[in-house]
Amino acid sequence: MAEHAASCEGVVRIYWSPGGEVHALKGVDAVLPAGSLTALTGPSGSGKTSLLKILAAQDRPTAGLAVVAGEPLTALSGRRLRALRRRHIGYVFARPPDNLQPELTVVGHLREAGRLRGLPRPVVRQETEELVGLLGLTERADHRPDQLSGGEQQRLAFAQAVVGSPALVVADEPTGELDSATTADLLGVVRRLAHRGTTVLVATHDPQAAEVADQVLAMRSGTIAAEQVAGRRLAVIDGNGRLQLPDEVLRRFHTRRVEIDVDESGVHLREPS
Ligand SMILES: Nc1ncnc2c1ncn2[C@@H]1O[C@H](COP(=O)(O)OP(=O)(O)OP(=O)(O)O)[C@@H](O)[C@H]1O
Repeated sequence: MAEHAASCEGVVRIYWSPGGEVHALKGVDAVLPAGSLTALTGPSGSGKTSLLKILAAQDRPTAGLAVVAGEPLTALSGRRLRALRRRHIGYVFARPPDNLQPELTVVGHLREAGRLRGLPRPVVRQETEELVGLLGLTERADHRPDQLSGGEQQRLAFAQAVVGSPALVVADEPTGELDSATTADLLGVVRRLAHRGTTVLVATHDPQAAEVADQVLAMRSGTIAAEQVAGRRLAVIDGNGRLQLPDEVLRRFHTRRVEIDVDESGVHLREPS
């Protein structure tokens, strides 16, 4: 398995609308290690969905490089992009009904997902059995979506997305419609699915998601401002040496100018005297 399931470098996305240009992504660098769960956080409008769509190969960046499963998405033709999406990318929407088909049972969804990915039947059968058990839905294997709770529906949506071990599953606010206990439950399942070998990227406003994630990427105004790994929050320096200071630090620099001192103990930022 590749060390990184997906990455992007200098990704820019500009939308052209009647009101003018919207610079939604302004040079995003990010790496998603294989088999990890990453939470993408940030205020509304900071660019989370724009980045998800690019990594899910549903949209192309205006500039920059995005790579999934070793393939540079930006260089692929429409046909190869669709093939990569079918085999290597899963997408989970915020609303449970958008992810599922009313006439299919739990098992039916997983089998259909395997068929769409082009997996051999015995593999699909084995994966279906394993995933139904992992989801805790053995008793509900023959139930249709309207016979499942919202949390069960989202668990099924993630399971369907990981059938065939695609390189990457992206989810946009998948816990948005769930209460706190159901959210915790779903996140536990998502983490188990990720550690089974599929890399998962979840855009979320939910602090619980950030708590269970292996890494957190915090967006601000179209860039990744900070990254949290193993409980440590690190500011991100972009390819041009730009660093976003946390808000509480930024407030101290009224003139937006800073003196930088370097000595043996480290690098110090001081307000100009
Ligand atoms: N198709 C579009 N045309 C024009 N502007 C767009 C388009 N899609 C998004 N934007 C703008 O791009 C910026 C980033 O939007 P995006 O949806 O990526 O943010 P977000 O962090 O996902 O927000 P939210 O948390 O509200 O979903 C916003 O200013 C948004 O209004």
